[in-house]
Amino acid sequence: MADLLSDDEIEAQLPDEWTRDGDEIVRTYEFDDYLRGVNFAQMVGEIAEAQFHHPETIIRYEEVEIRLTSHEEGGITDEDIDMAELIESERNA
Ligand SMILES: C[C@H](O)[C@H](O)[C@H]1CNC2=NC(N)=NC(=O)C2=N1
Repeated sequence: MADLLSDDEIEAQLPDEWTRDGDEIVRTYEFDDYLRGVNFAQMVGEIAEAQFHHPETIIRYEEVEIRLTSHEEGGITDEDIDMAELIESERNA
């Protein structure tokens, strides 16, 4: 099990464009059309399965919201930061 990060660690490690919302880190991605968002959500799911660390993924019209927390630890850990970084790298690929 990963250790919970402190408030300072979270602020320091949060990737650009991500925000903290309580025990979650959050980012909303915007797309030119609905199906590009759906395809992005599929890619996020594949990363989540590979990492065995799963976000809450909300698909809306032309945007997808990703919410990450470590359920077993009850807060934000390195696994959440790592997932956010992996998603960012895929989004910018
Ligand atoms: C049993 C437990 O759900 C699994 O070990 C994994 C699955 N994916 C997970 N995803 C997230 N975000 N947090 C977890 O604690 C977690 N645990």
